[in-house]
Amino acid sequence: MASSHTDGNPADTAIVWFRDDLRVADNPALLAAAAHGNAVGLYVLDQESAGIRPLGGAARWWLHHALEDLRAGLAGLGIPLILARGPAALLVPEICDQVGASAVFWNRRYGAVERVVDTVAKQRLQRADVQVESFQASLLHEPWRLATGAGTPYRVFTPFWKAASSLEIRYPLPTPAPGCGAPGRIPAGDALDDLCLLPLGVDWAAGLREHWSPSEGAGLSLLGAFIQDVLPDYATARERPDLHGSSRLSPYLRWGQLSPFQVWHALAGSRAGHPHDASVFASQLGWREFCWHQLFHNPDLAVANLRPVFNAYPWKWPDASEPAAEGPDTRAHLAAWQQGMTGLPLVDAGQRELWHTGWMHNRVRMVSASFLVKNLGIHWRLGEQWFWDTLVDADAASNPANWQWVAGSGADASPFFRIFNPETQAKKFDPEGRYTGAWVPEAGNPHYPEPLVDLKESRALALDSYAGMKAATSSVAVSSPGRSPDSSPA
Ligand SMILES: Cc1cc2nc3c(=O)[nH]c(=O)nc-3n(C[C@H](O)[C@H](O)[C@H](O)COP(=O)(O)OP(=O)(O)OC[C@H]3O[C@@H](n4cnc5c(N)ncnc54)[C@H](O)[C@@H]3O)c2cc1C
Repeated sequence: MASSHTDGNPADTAIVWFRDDLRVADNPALLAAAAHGNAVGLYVLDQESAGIRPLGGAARWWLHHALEDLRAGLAGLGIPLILARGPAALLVPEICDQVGASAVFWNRRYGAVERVVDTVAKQRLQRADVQVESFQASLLHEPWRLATGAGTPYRVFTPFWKAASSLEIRYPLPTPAPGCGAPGRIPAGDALDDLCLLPLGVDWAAGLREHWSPSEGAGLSLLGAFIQDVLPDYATARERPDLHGSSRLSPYLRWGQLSPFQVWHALAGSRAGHPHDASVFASQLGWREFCWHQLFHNPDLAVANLRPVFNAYPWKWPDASEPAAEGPDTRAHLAAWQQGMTGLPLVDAGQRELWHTGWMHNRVRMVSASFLVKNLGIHWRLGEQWFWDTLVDADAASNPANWQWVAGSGADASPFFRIFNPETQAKKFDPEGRYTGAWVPEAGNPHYPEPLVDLKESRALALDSYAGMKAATSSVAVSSPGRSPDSSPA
């Protein structure tokens, strides 16, 4: 990267290192950089540090547009944005040196690998006498601040949320005043297109473009429209995929184009008019927090059962080592589920909605996930990976935590015997068939596939497997307690 220092006093220059906080409003790291002197924005696409989970395709698409929008938002304040690719713990100190900045500010992350990256970057910067400060910006409560009476992390949502929601929540912070950016030239960095975030070859993103506007302004408008038009009926309408009954704010929260503080306080203003709806909605923000607290305390949430007893559940996993008799079915079943061709209209509608728009309604996520892990008996990690690749809101905490919740292996999980029946769920939550009709218009005609499995038989099989797992682990527990690594393939 060519280096040329700012024309202003480099000693006053501060870098704000953006990560999952791609916004100019309510951004404490950005405010600190602006207060320090000449602010310079930096985003590093780090897919190389050891252990980093590469972003999925839909997430990359969102990120491209979010960075474009962030660059415009910062330009309005006079702040340049440098883009770079590579291991962040190396690049951030290097770029800081090239800019001649005396301070680097960022908002905290909570995944274990990301925390290691941040710690190493911090040590390197501090060794070079650079001031480093981090802030709380993407969670309402720091995970280490909440613990049960016994001092352990919460594993049950209700007491967690009772404790969390009784604490004070700060107000959103202002956007810095324009004119706080570094006045001179800065290292050119990579062009946005060099990050190669958009689809190469086949353009599969048309549906995403049609459905989303991945900008901070669009997130704020959606929040306003939600509070005004959707919140009054949220508690009941949120369950209906055929209605626009939920906020659809998840990708904006995922990418930090909206902060939970902004959402919380926007909600607070309307609590008096709709106290029940507002409190049900607030508790969904609570689930988001709960998932992140789980990830903080269980860094391998995406790969290991939180309840080790489930290591003995005979999940199917289609790989080369699988016996041929089982392999092709599992592979074919997984592909049919991914493509929305299971023969169960509600599941197929959800999977097609996901593929087309990068989002799926929460009720349908639960039904579709339950069908994969309980009726088809396929490991929840395969579903989690598919969602990771296809969701615009794919979130390192909420995705695995919810998959584990559905599978029964997670914190405060749905009881295993709660196996959603996609047909009765469709009757209840899509009573006129509008949602399934929109996504699966051919359901009921001869070209639509028969269900992959019989719902009753596969349910009974899952319950047998569960009983077998319990029996096996209770006898093993006597002789060998505490086995915890997940036995499924990596
Ligand atoms: C198998 C499965 C996988 C999921 N994967 C993700 C994911 O990768 N990213 C993600 O943001 N959500 C995930 N969810 C949770 C939930 O489905 C979405 O947050 C929700 O559908 C987003 O729509 P909304 O913004 O309209 O939600 P609303 O009902 O309007 O809720 C408001 C906000 O609360 C949060 N929220 C709501 N429900 C949950 C929940 N169960 N867990 C965590 N946060 C929640 C979201 O940030 C959401 O935007 C998953 C759920 C399931 C069952």
